[in-house]
Amino acid sequence: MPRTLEGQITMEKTPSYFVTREAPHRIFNMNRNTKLIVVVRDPVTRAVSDYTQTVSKNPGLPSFQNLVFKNSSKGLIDTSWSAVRIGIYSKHLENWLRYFPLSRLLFVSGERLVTDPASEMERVQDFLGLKRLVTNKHFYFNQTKGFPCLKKPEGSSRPRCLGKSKGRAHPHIPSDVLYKLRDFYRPFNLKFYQMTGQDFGWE
Ligand SMILES: Nc1ncnc2c1ncn2[C@@H]1O[C@H](COP(=O)(O)OS(=O)(=O)O)[C@@H](OP(=O)(O)O)[C@H]1O
Repeated sequence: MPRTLEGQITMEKTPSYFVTREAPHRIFNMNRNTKLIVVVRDPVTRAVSDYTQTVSKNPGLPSFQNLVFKNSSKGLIDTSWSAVRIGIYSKHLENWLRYFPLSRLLFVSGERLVTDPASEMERVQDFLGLKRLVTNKHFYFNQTKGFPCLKKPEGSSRPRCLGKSKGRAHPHIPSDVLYKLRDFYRPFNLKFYQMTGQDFGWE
């Protein structure tokens, strides 16, 4: 981690921190005043997105419905599959709250980051104690990409969208499989809403 000078903030992003058991303890030991930002989206969509990413690198992978069940006739979800496990946010959060107070964590809605990126960025800037410099002016909806992209209103640089691996089409998953997965996550989601004091509307 580089040294942070007066007036600077050092930021680091690793998606797996939130779900890594040792991470809270290690980060706490490094700097207990660290501010933590977690982007969360509907765990069902997240699991499908995760699978889409894996299958793009490994086209021979079994189907989503083959991987998601431990016992498909009983509808038992396989919680040892990382695409499922990562979305049990309340369990991961418990681990962080052993070291950090809730006030040190900001939960960004992955859904709102797409539908209203400027408001989520407003929350991020407030949380970090920064001036609200990134606003609505910095985003536009790109029809081709189907997602918001960045523009610099004050500069001449070209607008920038995220790369091809972000915002890919998801495969079709049978609706009964999605219902079972949704049922599985419901209690964990409700617990997560209680713990964070935020309703992410994933029902
Ligand atoms: N502006 C914009 N452009 C493109 N994509 C966007 C954007 N905002 C959020 N998203 C969503 O980000 C999802 C990919 O993020 P990841 O969490 O997989 O990224 S990372 O690999 O963990 O860094 C990606 O998931 P998929 O749709 O499954 O590809 C997007 O839904």
